[in-house]
Amino acid sequence: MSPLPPRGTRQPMTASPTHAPPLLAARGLSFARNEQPVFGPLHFAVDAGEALLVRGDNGAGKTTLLRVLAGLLGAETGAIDIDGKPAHSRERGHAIAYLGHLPALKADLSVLQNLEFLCGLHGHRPRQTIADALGIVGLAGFEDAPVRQLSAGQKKRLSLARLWLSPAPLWLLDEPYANLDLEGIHLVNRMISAHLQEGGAALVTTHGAYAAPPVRTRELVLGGGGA
Ligand SMILES: Nc1ncnc2c1ncn2[C@@H]1O[C@H](COP(=O)(O)OP(=O)(O)OP(=O)(O)O)[C@@H](O)[C@H]1O
Repeated sequence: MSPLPPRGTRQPMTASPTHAPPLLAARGLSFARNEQPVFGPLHFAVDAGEALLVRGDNGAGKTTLLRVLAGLLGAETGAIDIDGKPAHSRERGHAIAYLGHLPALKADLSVLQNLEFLCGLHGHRPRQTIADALGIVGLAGFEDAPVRQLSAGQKKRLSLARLWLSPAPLWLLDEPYANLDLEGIHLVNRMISAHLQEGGAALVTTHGAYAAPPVRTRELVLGGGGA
């Protein structure tokens, strides 16, 4: 696997590092389904250069929280700020790259076609090429393989290549270590570390059984919903 090269320089999200607002802030955020609370109200913030580990048992609401932050579900109450400004789902879409449980890939397209399609849709980080990203995640040589022929771990690696190419500063990573071998777990941690060093931030859900990124982290623990 290739070493992680520096990516395109990120524009600072804030004017002053000493008084910078958090990259992401949630104020009184809650979600309910059929009037049954799933989580919240939650108050938390994530600074540029920081990771927030979202821990909780099965069913505690970790995925739901990330989907609300990504704008895929509507919050029951509360507000979300990006870089100190209220951000509705449209604005959040530009700032957020979401890595979900299921790979957001087109099974009948090749590895290369998937990345070209996603870069066309969301843009990509300056000076990063698809070839670089495939090398980093260990998929060089798989360019023409249809995604349906990839293993679960290879699909996860392809999703990581897409994440690496994304220009979004805020990564929402739902169980990013799932389906990966030990080397893949280290890859995720190195990607998160590099992203944070460049001024990005990451929310990472985990049951706690996996390795956590070796970076400045805070924790948000969600109450149990029961397995
Ligand atoms: N589409 C859905 N329709 C109805 N209920 C749902 C739906 N998705 C999740 N839930 C419920 O919402 C609650 C929170 O689920 P969520 O997937 O956010 O938990 P989680 O903490 O990510 O769990 P896990 O660790 O098992 O992935 C659970 O009680 C779950 O049953």
